[in-house]
Amino acid sequence: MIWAVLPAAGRGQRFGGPIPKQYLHAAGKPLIEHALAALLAHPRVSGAMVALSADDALWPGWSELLGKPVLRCIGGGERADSVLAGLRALPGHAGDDTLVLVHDAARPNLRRADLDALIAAAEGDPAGAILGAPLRDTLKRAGAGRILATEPRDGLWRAFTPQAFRRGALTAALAEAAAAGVVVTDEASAMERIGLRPRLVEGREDNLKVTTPADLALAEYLLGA
Ligand SMILES: Nc1ccn([C@@H]2O[C@H](COP(=O)(O)OP(=O)(O)OP(=O)(O)O)[C@@H](O)[C@H]2O)c(=O)n1
Ligand SMILES: C[C@](O)(CO)[C@H](O)COP(=O)(O)O
Repeated sequence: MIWAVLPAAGRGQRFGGPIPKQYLHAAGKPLIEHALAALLAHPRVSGAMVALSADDALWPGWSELLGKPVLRCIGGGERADSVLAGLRALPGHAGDDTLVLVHDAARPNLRRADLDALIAAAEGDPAGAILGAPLRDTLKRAGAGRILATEPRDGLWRAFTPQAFRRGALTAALAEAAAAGVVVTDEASAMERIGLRPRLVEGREDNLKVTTPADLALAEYLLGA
């Protein structure tokens, strides 16, 4: 069994604007709908859990999308808290061995081929797997608007989502990080903390996270192309 968990309780502070960015439209739909649909369109995905902010006034109220259940819960102060809340709110029949795909509601351009590759990699590996791409630009360390150093980039990847792990293992790892007061910025970090080495699956670099207005313009182009 495979379920999706979408952290969607962010405020979009880096984006600015009057509404949380996950509700901004690109190619005629809110970003969150693109993200949800990309996951629920996969025949192996049974349903989705969306973690929303307590005062979310824009959630369209879907109980299903593409004929599959869309459940919701209240997220938390950090992205990791929202993911943990979503994992805990999944239905009881989605047991500890359920493969969970955690995907940012702000990433509207997930492609089917990438999702297929991620599922294939994660299903066969207890350490799980994430989508990402190797760094292809020279890295500079910045300070006061100037170059402080050039950092080695060999072996460095950008981490995307979805990130795919078994429900029980990921729930325990995120709970342990939270109990230790450690804020992890992605699910793989929580699994790394407990000694696991998730697989890296190279995915398309246009699986962008909409963080700033320039990203929305690019998403509009990509989704409309
Ligand atoms: N407490 C939080 C913070 C973020 N997210 C979600 O995690 C995803 C990626 O986070 P990010 O791009 O940082 O979104 P925001 O936190 O909204 O952006 P910002 O940091 O600019 O406020 C988004 O779908 C966001 O809604 C969440 O569910 N709960
Ligand atoms: C999970 C993530 O999208 C992987 O790159 C990223 O860590 C989210 O970071 P954010 O600062 O919460 O957007």
